Amino acid sequence: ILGGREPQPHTMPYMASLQEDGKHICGGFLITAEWVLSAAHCLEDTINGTFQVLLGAHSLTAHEPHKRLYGVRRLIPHPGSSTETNADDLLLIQLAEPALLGTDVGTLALQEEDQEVPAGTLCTAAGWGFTTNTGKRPDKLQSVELSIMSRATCNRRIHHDGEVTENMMCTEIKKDSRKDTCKGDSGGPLVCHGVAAGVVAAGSRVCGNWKKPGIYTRIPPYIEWIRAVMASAN
Ligand SMILES: NCc1cccc(NC(=O)c2cccc3[nH]c(C(N)=O)cc23)c1
Repeated sequence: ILGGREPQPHTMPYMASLQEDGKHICGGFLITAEWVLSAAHCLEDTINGTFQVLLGAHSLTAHEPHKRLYGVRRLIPHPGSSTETNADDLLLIQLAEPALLGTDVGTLALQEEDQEVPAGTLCTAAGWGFTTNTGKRPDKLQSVELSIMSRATCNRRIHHDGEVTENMMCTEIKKDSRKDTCKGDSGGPLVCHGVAAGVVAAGSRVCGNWKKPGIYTRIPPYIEWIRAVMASAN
């Protein structure tokens, strides 16, 4: 998260840290007691190590009463996801056991109605991703308020030049603020009006560059897929 701040600890009890061999690789968020939603691109640079999901955390390293690492039973990337594009960049993670829900661990509701979040709407993203373009990693969760950019503007040649489909949405980067998501924030939620409207995509790889607005996978178009996967697996 670039240009953000440290939120009050445990005020985002749905936030998850997807870890491989004990190292934070991506964000994610709890949607039911045993399912976490994240981004398929998060599996790209992995070495088939041991995956775990950290819940109830504010600091990645400090002891916190309700912080707990969960094993992963299944990793289910969306069948349409690929390394080549941002399409269908979603990953469902089934925990080895249902998470213990409490004050520091809770679920986040998904946006169900398939309607665009209006341009200019202020939404919130959070994560343990880079806080600088040079790759500074925070220990404590960061959050940032981002303004929605219309798809038409986001698809202009100077920005993402027609790459943003109706299954994606964008947040603007005001020239001086540099507020943006970055590497390690992928998979985290874009929360608008208290529900998850989008999932952070790696998008253009660069961070904090006003020419490359952040790209997010919209959730409404995928509600059926999410429900089907959760209903089938056991
Ligand atoms: N806001 C858009 C956004 C949102 C989430 C993730 C990213 N980017 C990356 O996942 C990424 C991937 C590989 C090398 C990288 N180097 C850097 C960098 N800034 O040095 C980022 C990356 C960008």
